[in-house]
Amino acid sequence: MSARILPEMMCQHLQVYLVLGSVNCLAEPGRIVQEALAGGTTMVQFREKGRGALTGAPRIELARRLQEQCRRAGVPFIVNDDVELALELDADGVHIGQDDESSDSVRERIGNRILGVSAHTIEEARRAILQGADYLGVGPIYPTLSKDDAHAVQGPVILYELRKAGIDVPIVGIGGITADRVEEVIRAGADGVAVISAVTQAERIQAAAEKLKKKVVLSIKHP
Ligand SMILES: Nc1nc(C(F)(F)F)ncc1COP(=O)(O)OP(=O)(O)O
Ligand SMILES: [Mg+2]
Repeated sequence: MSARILPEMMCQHLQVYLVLGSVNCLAEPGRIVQEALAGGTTMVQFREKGRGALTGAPRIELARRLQEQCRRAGVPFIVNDDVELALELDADGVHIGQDDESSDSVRERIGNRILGVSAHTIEEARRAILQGADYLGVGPIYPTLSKDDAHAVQGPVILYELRKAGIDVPIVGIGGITADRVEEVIRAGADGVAVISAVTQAERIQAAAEKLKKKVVLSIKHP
């Protein structure tokens, strides 16, 4: 029975967190993950939803393939929303939002696997932590095209407010984050950046991941 992940370890995994599904990809998802991993991506979330998303066996098959690529690279593989799928794959963790299953019942079901929870306010953050979240996904920090039911854009200030309120658990910013915006997001208080389009829509995927990683590491070193 493994123990819960340590916060310092969680923060490292959050540095360049690729969130993707086939819907977000111009190229084959496996190739995108391969190149993103080669570029230093530190965690991958399988988020297969929205118009045209795979379902049934093809969806599970894609998840297995991406999970195997992550396993070979020593990078955690997280499943979005679908706790059943996460358990079936024995994934490294799940990410749930405020409208998904409650975090305390998910924590119950997944044991000590990684539990990520979306939070938009100090209240939601505090509740998620009390219910066993290992990290918080906060955003959308900037306008995003990747989530059609996204909450209002919050700007980096939400990260600053969470830290000022004493929320000191691992936090990753998400929503419209590009390489040029990394420094601002980290300086506001995030431990890393979660991206979809900045990697999946890039001309050169490995280079895009490398640039994000470099900016995150530099911003952490020079707060
Ligand atoms: N999927 C996510 N991943 C993160 C991450 F932590 F990776 F930054 N943060 C936030 C979300 C959004 O989660 P949710 O609010 O349930 O919406 P959806 O299920 O449509 O993604
Ligand atoms: Mg969700």
